[in-house]
Amino acid sequence: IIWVPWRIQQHFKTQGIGGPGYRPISGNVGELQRMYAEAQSKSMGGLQHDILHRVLPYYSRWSGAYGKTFIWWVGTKPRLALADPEPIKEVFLNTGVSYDKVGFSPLTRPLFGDGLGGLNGEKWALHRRITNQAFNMERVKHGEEEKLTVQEVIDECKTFYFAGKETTGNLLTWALVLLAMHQEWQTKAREEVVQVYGHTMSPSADNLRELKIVGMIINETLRLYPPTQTMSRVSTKNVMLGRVDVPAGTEIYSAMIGVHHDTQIWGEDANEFNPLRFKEPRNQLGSFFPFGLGPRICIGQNFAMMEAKIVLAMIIQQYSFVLSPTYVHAPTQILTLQPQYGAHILFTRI
Ligand code: HEM
Repeated sequence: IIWVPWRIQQHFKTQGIGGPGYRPISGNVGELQRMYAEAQSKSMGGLQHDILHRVLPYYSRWSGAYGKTFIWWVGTKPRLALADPEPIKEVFLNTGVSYDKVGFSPLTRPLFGDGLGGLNGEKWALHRRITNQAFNMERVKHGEEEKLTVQEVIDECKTFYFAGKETTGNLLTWALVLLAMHQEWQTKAREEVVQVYGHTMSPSADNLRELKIVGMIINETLRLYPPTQTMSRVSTKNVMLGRVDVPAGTEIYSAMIGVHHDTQIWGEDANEFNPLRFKEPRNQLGSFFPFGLGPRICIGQNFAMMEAKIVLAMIIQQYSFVLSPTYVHAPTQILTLQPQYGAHILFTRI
């Protein structure tokens, strides 16, 4: 409770990595909870997209005070925050045995079951091989000698339901809010949808590639309002991460939303909604990763993008919409990124 955390803290300090300082037993959890409560008590006060200080107030404050790489404490467990693309790639692209996924908490386990997202090692590899096939129609016909038990199938269903529904639902919610705020992009997107499907044909999986503007809008929504804001791993042994010596058992934490809003990566207008950023393909590994990266990248990524494009195209084709005067801009993290007081949007049938 005292000696080990102090020693670990010193270990990082000698390498130039500071942080808010360990407090016995609870670590920094008390400060963190106070900052959340304070952030949630006020709305954004406008329609701006500079939301980091409200969504992850502790991360915003501590990264401002100690730099992008810092350490803080959840109880007696150290957490190392990373926000530079290089170390992020090193951790999340790692295919060896140096980093494990952090398992579900007692609060989230009932939602996800013992599904893919919380497994590690051989059990994860087996589940990933089998469930992958559900997302690849060609392979559904083959991959018979490997099977999951009924309980394992139930757990994966829970995972797919929760990991798939909350995330995609919130992505669509924010895309609609953003298009209601930025009417010029709503008009551009509608022109494109009508050009591809006409006024009456229902958008389907066919021709989705032609929805370039809709795709850019979805990417820009995922950048500014990523449904998942953070990802973590735990080091299973002492590892060198770049020049940092990381002891076994350190939780490595990447505030994806911080990286997505970083002006050093995205430019001075990082907090502006500008889908044109995604017009040309760019190398964004480690700087844009709403679906994660590496071997544990989201298994439902293609499915989610297809679903989001079709649903958004259907809505844009049939309705024009504006923000209701009752809408209060207050993004908040309740597992996924949600509008704290709902997304009040007024729709008019075209
Ligand atoms: C916009 C929609 C979605 C977003 C933003 C999203 C985001 C993510 C992210 C960031 C991860 C990586 C977590 C990590 O490495 O720690 C992940 C993993 C995962 N996602 Fe998604 N997801 C979405 C939709 C879906 C859908 C539709 C499904 C299934 C139907 C799904 C199932 C999963 C599963 C099972 C994992 C764990 C994969 C593994 O550990 O091997 N997700 N997702």
